[in-house]
Amino acid sequence: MNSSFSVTERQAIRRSIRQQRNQLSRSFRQQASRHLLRSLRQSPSFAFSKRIAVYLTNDAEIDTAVLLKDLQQRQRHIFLPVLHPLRKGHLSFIRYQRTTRMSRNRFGISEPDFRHSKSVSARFISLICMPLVAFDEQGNRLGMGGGFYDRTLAFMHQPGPRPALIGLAYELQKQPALPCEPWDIPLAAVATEKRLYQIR
Ligand SMILES: Nc1nc2c(c(=O)[nH]1)N(C=O)[C@@H](CNc1ccc(C(=O)N[C@@H](CCC(=O)O)C(=O)O)cc1)CN2
Ligand SMILES: Nc1ncnc2c1ncn2[C@@H]1O[C@H](COP(=O)(O)OP(=O)(O)OP(=O)(O)O)[C@@H](O)[C@H]1O
Repeated sequence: MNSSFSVTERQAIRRSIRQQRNQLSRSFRQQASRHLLRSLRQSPSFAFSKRIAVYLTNDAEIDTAVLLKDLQQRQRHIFLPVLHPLRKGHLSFIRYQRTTRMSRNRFGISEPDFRHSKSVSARFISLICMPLVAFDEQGNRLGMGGGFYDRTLAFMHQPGPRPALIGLAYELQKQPALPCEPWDIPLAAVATEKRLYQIR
């Protein structure tokens, strides 16, 4: 495998999709946020999970606001990713409630304050809704390029309890096929404003 070509290829896809995503209108985004929830409801893991990790929208990612409100109403336990202050390149997850103290991480994304809340390993979450830049119908995922989710979820290669992974995205983020790396953790499903792609 020619890995330097692969890195260039990944970056070109990231740039192109992030640009397209940034051009979506406000009304399209708002409607997509509602339709995303409709697609997620098709997933059995969404229906049955009590502990669910979601992200707060950044860089024109599909908006999770409607989803978050729905989860709050249904009394699910919501967790958000937090950049781990000691384990470089890893995420931890912190319960998100009305009273949770928030601060901005180095990317400007609002996250629960690590010093004031108890963090939880990804192993103990039943469903992780993952941000992404590109996906394909085989469940391959391309993120922002930090490798945060891949490092954090590396334990998924081993036996034991595992969270279900569902990617959240706009339909325009779908690619015919993505280059796949050994460390990539495949998604079980992807929910878009148009439909649910159930992969495994
Ligand atoms: N909403 C959301 N939260 C998330 C993620 C995500 O992808 N989306 N992450 C998923 O891993 C983690 C943060 N990872 C990120 C990685 C890169 C950039 C970013 O904006 N990079 C800039 C350049 C780097 C810089 O500013 O230092 C860029 O590419 O333009 C943002 C978040 C945790 N929280
Ligand atoms: N399990 C891992 N162990 C060590 N390094 C890893 C692991 N997973 C990914 N990386 C490193 O992280 C870097 C970025 O990976 P990649 O391009 O797949 O990120 P991404 O999936 O786009 O980002 P993210 O998961 O943050 O959304 C790679 O150069 C890779 O070396």
